[in-house]
Amino acid sequence: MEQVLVLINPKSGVGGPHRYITAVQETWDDPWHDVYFQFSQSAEDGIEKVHRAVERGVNTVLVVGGDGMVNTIGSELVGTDVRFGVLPAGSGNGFARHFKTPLQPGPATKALLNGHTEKIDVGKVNDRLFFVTCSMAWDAALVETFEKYPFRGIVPYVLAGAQQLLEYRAQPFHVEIDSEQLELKHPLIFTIANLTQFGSDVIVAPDAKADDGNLELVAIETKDMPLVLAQVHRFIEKTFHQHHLVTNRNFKTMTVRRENDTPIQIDGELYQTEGDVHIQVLPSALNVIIPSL
Ligand SMILES: Nc1ncnc2c1ncn2[C@@H]1O[C@H](COP(=O)(O)OP(=O)(O)OP(=O)(O)O)[C@@H](O)[C@H]1O
Repeated sequence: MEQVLVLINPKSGVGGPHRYITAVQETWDDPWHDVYFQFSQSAEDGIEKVHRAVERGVNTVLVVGGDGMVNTIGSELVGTDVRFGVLPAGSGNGFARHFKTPLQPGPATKALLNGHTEKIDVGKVNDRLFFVTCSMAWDAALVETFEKYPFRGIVPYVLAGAQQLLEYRAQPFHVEIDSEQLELKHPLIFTIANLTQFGSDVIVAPDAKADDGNLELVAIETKDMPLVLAQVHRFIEKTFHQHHLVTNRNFKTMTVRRENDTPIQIDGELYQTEGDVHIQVLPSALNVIIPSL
């Protein structure tokens, strides 16, 4: 009998958690699965609950939440054989969208039930893990503005980006990427992608693969703000990485040296870091249920 914990972030999801509970009951509650539900009241509470579940021998953890939840709970499961599935209930859902998980609770639970398990890579930035993206320039600064908007989605994301573009002061990055040195005098975008998108189908690295043992750098260095604004549509069209000013690299390890320790975006949340930033890939580190329609 497969032991399945469904861990729900009560802050996520339009219309509350009941739609997800009903959907799981209608699909996963069968003779092969022993399903139980818990609420994750905070990141700490969720981590504690998953830790205890792993100690009790849980086989599968399904989270109901967005990329913040993926990050906190996924981090606890890295290095275990526990299967990790995501029922998208966030606003951006970059992780779930990468794997083409349906966004409605019913189809999403069915797609996970029919899915198969694969080990995927995970990124590490200093002592934190990331699963989707991590950013360090204007693409990080805009998150602070975005978080002040009372509503979520692509519109406030673009508005926050435009507002931050006027205020953002770039600083030089000295980058060691595998055995190569890069000097970026005026980086505006500096994103490391494990998966393809930031969320909301804003695609930064369309060629990023979850299981290739690499991370992908997508960076643009320019002082020409209007040029960047005029290219924003390319994130939706999946062609941003092809622009001639964009630097793309697949890599395994990277060190970034900066003068100012500005906050870093990790799976949609901002974190303060100090000193040099070390990034590396942890290949095949998380056992994920890949949905099947
Ligand atoms: N394990 C957790 N349990 C409860 N709350 C969490 C957990 N992890 C993160 N949070 C917090 O819950 C809030 C909502 O996060 P969540 O990732 O579920 O949705 P979201 O931010 O809308 O998603 P997305 O990042 O996909 O847009 C955030 O403030 C986040 O810090």
